Amino acid sequence: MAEPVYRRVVIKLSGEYLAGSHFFGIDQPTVDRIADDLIAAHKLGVEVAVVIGGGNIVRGVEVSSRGVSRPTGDTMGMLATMMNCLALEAAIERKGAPARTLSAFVMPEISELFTRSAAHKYLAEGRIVLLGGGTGNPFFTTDTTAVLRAAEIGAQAVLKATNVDGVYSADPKKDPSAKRFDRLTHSQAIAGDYKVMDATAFALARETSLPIIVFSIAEPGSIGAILRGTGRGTVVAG
Ligand SMILES: Nc1ncnc2c1ncn2[C@@H]1O[C@H](COP(=O)(O)OP(=O)(O)OP(=O)(O)O)[C@@H](O)[C@H]1O
Ligand SMILES: O=c1ccn([C@@H]2O[C@H](COP(=O)(O)O)[C@@H](O)[C@H]2O)c(=O)[nH]1
Repeated sequence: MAEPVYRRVVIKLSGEYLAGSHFFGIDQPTVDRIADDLIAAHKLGVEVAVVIGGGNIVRGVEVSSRGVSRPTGDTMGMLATMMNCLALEAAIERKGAPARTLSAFVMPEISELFTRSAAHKYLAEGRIVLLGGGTGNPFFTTDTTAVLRAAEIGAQAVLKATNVDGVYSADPKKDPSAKRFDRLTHSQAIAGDYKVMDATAFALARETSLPIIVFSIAEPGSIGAILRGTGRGTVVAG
């Protein structure tokens, strides 16, 4: 079996995907399956930190269109990511692998605060580290959080595990003629305004020279395949 290409990564998991076939919420069989994939990826000898989206529960921009202020809606979205972290942490630990959630917010009864030193410590102990609460600031996304945390903890790549198998010339769910890219530079991703990730995330990745790999989480084992360099996805780098 091929050796992993990276030693430390941040995996950005789609929140929306956690809802499984439902429109909303946390689908336990889906969480369990993703926990299996993360544990298998970790067993390759890769240090794994995970940032989870909140799209299965709350997106700030959607809440704010119904009368809540945008910062409040975004705070609700960030708290949604904490719920996803706790669900995934429980699933990973139930399967016998050690995990630890760190939060961008002070919430001592629930989780330790994210600091670089805490993240380094738990990764070095061999835990899968779940990073909840986004950046802790409104007007950002968990894609940007993933790149930020990757830069902070010295990860070598951001793996965006989502519901499409790469970056396309247009949203493939809306335009069946959209073409998939194998590779893009950060600048091309920003110029193309491809909505699979926000421009802030791509810009920070360019600034910090971090590769981003966009791939589909639907196939069991896809995280491991990307880590071994054999998976299908779009590499956004250099
Ligand atoms: N050019 C594009 N290439 C690929 N996917 C695109 C593109 N434009 C829009 N998309 C859409 O982007 C979605 C993935 O990005 P999005 O940020 O919504 O997902 P996520 O990170 O999985 O969500 P969450 O916020 O729940 O974590 C896909 O469902 C796809 O339909
Ligand atoms: O740094 C952050 C990260 C996230 N948010 C809010 O959370 C939701 C859910 O995150 P997704 O990336 O969309 O899955 C997002 O819509 C924001 O409202 C934030 O404010 N700051």
